[in-house]
Amino acid sequence: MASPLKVCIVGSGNWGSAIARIIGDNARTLQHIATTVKMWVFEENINGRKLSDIINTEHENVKYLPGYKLPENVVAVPKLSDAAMGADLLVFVVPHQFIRKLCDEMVGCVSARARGITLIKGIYEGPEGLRLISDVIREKMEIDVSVLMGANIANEVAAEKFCESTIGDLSKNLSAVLVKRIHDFQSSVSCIESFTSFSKCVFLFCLLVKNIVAVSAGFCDGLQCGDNTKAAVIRLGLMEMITFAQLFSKNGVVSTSTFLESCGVADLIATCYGGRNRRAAEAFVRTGKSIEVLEKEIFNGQKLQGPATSAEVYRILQQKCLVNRFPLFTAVYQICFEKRPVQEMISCLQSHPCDM
Ligand SMILES: NC(=O)c1ccc[n+]([C@@H]2O[C@H](COP(=O)([O-])OP(=O)(O)OC[C@H]3O[C@@H](n4cnc5c(N)ncnc54)[C@H](O)[C@@H]3O)[C@@H](O)[C@H]2O)c1
Ligand SMILES: O=P(O)(O)OC[C@H](O)CO
Repeated sequence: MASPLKVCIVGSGNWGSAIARIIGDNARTLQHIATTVKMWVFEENINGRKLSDIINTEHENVKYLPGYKLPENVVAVPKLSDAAMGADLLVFVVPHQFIRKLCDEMVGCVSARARGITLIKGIYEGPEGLRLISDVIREKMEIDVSVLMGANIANEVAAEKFCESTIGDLSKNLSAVLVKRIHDFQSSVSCIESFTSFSKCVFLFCLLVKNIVAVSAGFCDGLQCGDNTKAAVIRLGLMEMITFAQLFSKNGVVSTSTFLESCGVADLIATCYGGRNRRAAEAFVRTGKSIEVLEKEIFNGQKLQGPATSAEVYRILQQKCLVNRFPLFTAVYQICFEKRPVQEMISCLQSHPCDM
């Protein structure tokens, strides 16, 4: 029999800790997964104690997922190379701005037969233009990388409420590491649907900018516009996401069926109603404080991806003279970073071209 798969979770934030609960439970019950799951923790001092020590003694990530226990077989490891060494499956789940540096630190510790799966939302803007995070990891670490995306608000997953995800390009054996099995739940189910070989690039390019739309939805909530306006934001935002995918994905072909997966429209809706980006943008309107200040005040170390993604996308749209084709993305950037009045969000919706 092949030796059990060793899993390392690279990240231990809100989503990293929620997925660690699922992976840890699976590792205890599935024979093909090694029981001990290593979770890399960006070390922090919490009231005089190391976060990794707290996790390993109290089995709870008190900073990023308070109130939910982690399985005891999930072991917090503060040194990245120690966590990654010998892993067969690396689960990448850190805010996108840190991934390149972390990959650099891991090179040489990970065997060529290891596989990766990324749960990271966001896009990398490099000298050569916009890149998928999965491509960045693949190239830097020279391993195969799959993707898990979906309407997955971490606290709801941790609370074991029903949700779906989409996994691209991962074998059934490896997907099982991340799938919460239905019979584990009494009254609610978390179910992850797995399929392979869909047009990965297209869905990723569209999906990774959905957090910009969530910021726009939050602006509307802050302005108390109501659900009709928010529905317009979601519709127009989706149109821009599709156009973006058409322009920036490698083959430029968009399969509408991909947008109907959990990783498409479902994630967009979940984020526009329940996500952190939405909440921060609403507070931005109500308080007049900057996004940077609100991130610190409200989220206690958790990182927002939407405003940063809007800046990355705006720069590339400017370079390619495409700003006029993305009024909603552009308005979000300008309101967040150029002190444009938030009411411009509404005029942007009113004058948005129907035909993209
Ligand atoms: N939270 C969710 O509901 C959710 C759901 C689906 C996907 N995601 C995506 O998952 C990814 C990770 O998000 P999260 O919610 O787990 O993280 P988070 O925003 O909760 O936490 C921030 C993490 O970054 C770490 N960190 C801080 N400074 C660092 C540094 N200099 N270098 C490396 N790490 C540092 C912190 O220790 C912490 O673990 C993001 O791309 C996010 O969009 C999040
Ligand atoms: O809380 P947000 O805004 O980072 O969004 C969370 C997830 O992406 C929802 O699937």
